[in-house]
Amino acid sequence: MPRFCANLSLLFTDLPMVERVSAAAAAGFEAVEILFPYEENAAELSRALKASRLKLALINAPPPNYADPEGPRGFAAVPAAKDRFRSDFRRTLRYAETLGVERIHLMAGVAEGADAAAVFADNLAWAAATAPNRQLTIEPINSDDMPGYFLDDFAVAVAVLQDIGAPNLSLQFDAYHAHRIIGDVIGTWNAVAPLVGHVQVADFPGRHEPGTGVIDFPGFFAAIDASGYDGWVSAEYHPLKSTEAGLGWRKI
Ligand SMILES: O=C(O)C(=O)[C@@H](O)CO
Ligand SMILES: [Mg+2]
Repeated sequence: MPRFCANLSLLFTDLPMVERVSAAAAAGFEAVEILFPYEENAAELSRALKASRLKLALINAPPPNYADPEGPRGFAAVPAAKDRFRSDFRRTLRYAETLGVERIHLMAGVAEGADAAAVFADNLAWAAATAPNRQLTIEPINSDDMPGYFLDDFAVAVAVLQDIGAPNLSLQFDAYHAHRIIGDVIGTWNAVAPLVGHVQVADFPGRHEPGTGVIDFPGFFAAIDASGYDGWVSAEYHPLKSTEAGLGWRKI
């Protein structure tokens, strides 16, 4: 079975963020991800992670959160926001240092066209060269959930990763988005697995726990194991009831 990680932005949300860390450890997770830790006290969070012996597998580069549905969805592909992307990335690196983050997800933002594609490639190459010791990811996100998001296509993600060819830049494979963008999660996984650095899971419809919808998770987990991928598979879903009541999927 893959190694599972808890997304603390979506799980254990009845607790303050720092307490979600020990709740994840008590539930048997060895790693967590936090989409946007920027409103937390980094030193306090770091102490909680150490006390629970949990790894922080992933954070997103700013913007701080998506609570505002009209708010930005990152800037990596936004031509008018090149300076913003780069200053945000430097800020992320400071958080990553304090928190011991394994991977940083670079959000593309809402953009389209040839200019956006060129700026995206340029910003990714710059980020990979600026932080050669940090692992970075990009994630195709379906445009029903995030209208106008630039990176809503696996082929575009694969092409830019292959063009840049940086060893510290990889694909973030979210099974929920793969289902919504392409439909065939296992086939898509088999096509891109060597490029993947981080995995996230949620079922469709509802974006709840694996096993609550139509995605073949036993088959997907078997495909992950067969591919030799040994990174984290993160629970990035909205629990149907309580977080604890819905964790049985880890044994399916
Ligand atoms: O939306 C997703 O899926 C993610 O993984 C996030 O990083 C975007 O907020
Ligand atoms: Mg995701």
